[in-house]
Amino acid sequence: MRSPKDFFAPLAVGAPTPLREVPARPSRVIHFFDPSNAKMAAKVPAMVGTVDVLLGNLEDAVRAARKEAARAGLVEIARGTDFGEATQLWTRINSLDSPWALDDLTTLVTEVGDKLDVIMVPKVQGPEDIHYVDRLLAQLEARAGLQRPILVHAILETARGVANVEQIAGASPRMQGLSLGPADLAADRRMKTTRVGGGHPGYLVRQDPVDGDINANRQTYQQDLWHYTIARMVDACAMHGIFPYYGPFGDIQDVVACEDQFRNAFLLGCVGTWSLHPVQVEIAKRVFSPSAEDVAHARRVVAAMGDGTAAVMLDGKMEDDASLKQCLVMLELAERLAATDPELAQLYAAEPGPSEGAGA
Ligand SMILES: CC(=O)SCCNC(=O)CCNC(=O)[C@H](O)C(C)(C)COP(=O)(O)OP(=O)(O)OC[C@H]1O[C@@H](n2cnc3c(N)ncnc32)[C@H](O)[C@@H]1OP(=O)(O)O
Ligand SMILES: CC(=O)C(=O)O
Ligand SMILES: [Mg+2]
Repeated sequence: MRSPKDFFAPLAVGAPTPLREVPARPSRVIHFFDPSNAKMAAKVPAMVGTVDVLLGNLEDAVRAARKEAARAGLVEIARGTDFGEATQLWTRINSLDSPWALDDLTTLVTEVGDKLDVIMVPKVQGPEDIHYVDRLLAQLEARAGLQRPILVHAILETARGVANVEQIAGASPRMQGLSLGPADLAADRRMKTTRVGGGHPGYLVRQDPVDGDINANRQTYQQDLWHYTIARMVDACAMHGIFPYYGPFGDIQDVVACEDQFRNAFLLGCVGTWSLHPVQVEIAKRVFSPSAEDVAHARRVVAAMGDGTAAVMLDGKMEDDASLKQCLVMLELAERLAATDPELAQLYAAEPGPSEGAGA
């Protein structure tokens, strides 16, 4: 086991020094594209500035015969695109046990490592997977002469990964965040679903019988299949100062349920999600940005709380140190997003109206 004193030491001579704090850059929407798909790749330059993260996907959803083409396509896009300040470039490499992962890492870091912010590693089982990537990245960064470390994001998509989530989150100073991988996770757990994320009409609770009649019309309430895993992931991330994300919502046409799933994740503490199709981009950005009402309410609580101690009444509700802290989380996020999103800056700059804040 590494001594805690060595945790922030570079893992290869000449590699950049690991960061002490993960940069809190906006990442409400991680937009997936297949760099081997000419039509999708052609759309990437125009998406710069419209999404927080553009992610060149090399893993699942890219045909085995197109893996090399996807890797080469990503190198070309990275070299030829100016991503500016508002959009990051990430990639999802192939899984560590695949024939492609080593070449994915070697090629991308040595050829376009200066353009890559985060490498997403799928099917992470435990901290040992992160340790492997950590050392290899340090060696490759040193070879490429990189000045800043590339961060690592793990997908939680195996039962063992979920069982080890706290150790994964804390395995390296490179750890940027975790995403839920509901499709592979469902298969690995042998869940009896056939979907990519979202709910299931069979997973429900039913109202008790009225007057003992079990056949009477009884209300049912669909439950969230992913609540347990997302909550564990959020706690592990908060504990280690990294960021939690929802993941894919595969029913592209059902934008309503997609928004619900994203909002559940936002309310539970996630900072963003994935978009698989352009139609999901606006939903993700909207859901993972605090509303004007939430911001106005948070400002009223801050103003009412004075030095931040004691209890006050606002609109019939008790506010104290703990509700103030929640409001500060909301305001910090709003400020951070407004710094790179002019529309949000304008929205949040507006004075709160007379009714705002009452029900936020
Ligand atoms: C479980 C997991 O691992 S999830 C992560 C892996 N999966 C992915 O990354 C999937 C990424 N998305 C996709 O492959 C596609 O969006 C699909 C297959 C879901 C749907 O594709 P299509 O049937 O072509 O969608 P549709 O016809 O609505 O596309 C409309 C336009 O948007 C483009 N488009 C679709 N998805 C994307 C995308 N992710 N990025 C950029 N453009 C896209 C299409 O090329 C098409 O362009 P055109 O108007 O010039 O013809
Ligand atoms: C996200 C992902 O890879 C999955 O759901 O399997
Ligand atoms: Mg997967």
